[in-house]
Amino acid sequence: MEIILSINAGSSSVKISVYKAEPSSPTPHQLAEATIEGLTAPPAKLKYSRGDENIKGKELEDIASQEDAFKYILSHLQNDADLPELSKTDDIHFTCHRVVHGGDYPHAQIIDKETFHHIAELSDLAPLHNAPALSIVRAVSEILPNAKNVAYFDSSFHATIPRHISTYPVDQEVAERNKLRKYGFHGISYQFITDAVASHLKKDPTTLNIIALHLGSGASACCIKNGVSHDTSMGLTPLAGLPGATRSGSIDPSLIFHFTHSAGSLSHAAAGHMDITQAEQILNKKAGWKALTGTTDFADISSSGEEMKMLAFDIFVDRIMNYVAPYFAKLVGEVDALVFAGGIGERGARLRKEVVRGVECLGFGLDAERNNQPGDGVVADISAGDARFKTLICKTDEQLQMARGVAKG
Ligand SMILES: Nc1ncnc2c1ncn2[C@@H]1O[C@H](COP(=O)(O)OP(=O)(O)O)[C@@H](O)[C@H]1O
Ligand SMILES: CC(=O)OP(=O)(O)O
Ligand SMILES: [Mg+2]
Repeated sequence: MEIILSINAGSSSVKISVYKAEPSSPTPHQLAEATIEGLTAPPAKLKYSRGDENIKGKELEDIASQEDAFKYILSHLQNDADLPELSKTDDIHFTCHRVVHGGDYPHAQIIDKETFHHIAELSDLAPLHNAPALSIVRAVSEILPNAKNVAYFDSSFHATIPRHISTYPVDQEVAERNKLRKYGFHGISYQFITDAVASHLKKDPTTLNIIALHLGSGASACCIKNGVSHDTSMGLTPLAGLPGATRSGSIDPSLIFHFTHSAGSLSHAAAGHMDITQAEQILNKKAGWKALTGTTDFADISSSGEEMKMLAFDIFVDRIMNYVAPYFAKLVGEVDALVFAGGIGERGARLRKEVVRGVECLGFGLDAERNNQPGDGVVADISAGDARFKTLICKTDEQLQMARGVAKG
């Protein structure tokens, strides 16, 4: 029996699931799950579940970073008397880490000195993610020296994007030297969604065509053709495409030079070897829902009558629609489903309603009741009975996707 700790450091949260894996079974068995969310909307809150035991929304003080959140959760898990599997640090055999930017890595990697260094070099291409994930890897090596660290990359799933889609029309000598291309992210989630939706629809994943929307603190869309990524809205960095909690999403690139004259100078927040410019600092950390409304809580934004919150909601619906119809066309209308996932995709009934209303002319439609109460399954069908194409919700699980990878060996 092996114990796997699967760690998902998002831009606003850290989610950790603990699994037991038996050599006889490829499916890891979940023992407990802990999430600290709201890192961008303090106070951070703890959610914990183990069997019937549940903690929901316990407010925490002094948890400001992903590293703080990791240390808090690990100590919570190790102090849980009903989780004897974790009482000794040597009991944890594998830790999986979600690393957002993996450059050209097409598969997961054991984290040794070289991989660590390579991931660190990519930090300025994922300024909200890679450094926090590495701070957790470092903490694991100190606290759990016997655990094997494995990195799963959000970018790997998109290695199949054709060249004419991933290439930016700029000088190719410079682009090749600096590895400037569309990478795409949320790939661990998109792999989970692909497998879960194929299984729900009883289809071979290699024949599955879906338009998937991972809408969380960071949000993206993915055109999945024959089970692999064909296009996605994020790019060289997770800034491109849809707006997010603190990110602008795609804007006219010239905007930033009119926004501040010191766009190219280093940001005061640049730390260590991360060279973040003011432009990157503003567009990644001081934009999005936070800049428009003062909050990153999309549940609040969705239900508020305040003008700026209503505007933020309408902007999100509009920008999501900018991807659904083009991806529908790229799939030549042969679409198995439109799939909502991520914190907002899974819980935001009103957002789903407005997005689907916006693409009704393509043949999508919702069943209002099922949209409001989709039930407990991993995949829920919320389509109207007479809709030509299906609309689904998928409770994506990046931690499980990584743990399955470890269990498969
Ligand atoms: N009931 C809800 N309706 C709409 N959005 C919600 C709801 N509950 C949570 N959210 C939003 O989900 C987002 C977090 O999604 P998640 O995928 O967990 O984020 P992360 O990017 O940190 O992994 C936050 O913006 C949060 O406000
Ligand atoms: C890639 C990305 O934006 O991830 P998250 O939504 O978890 O911040
Ligand atoms: Mg996430």
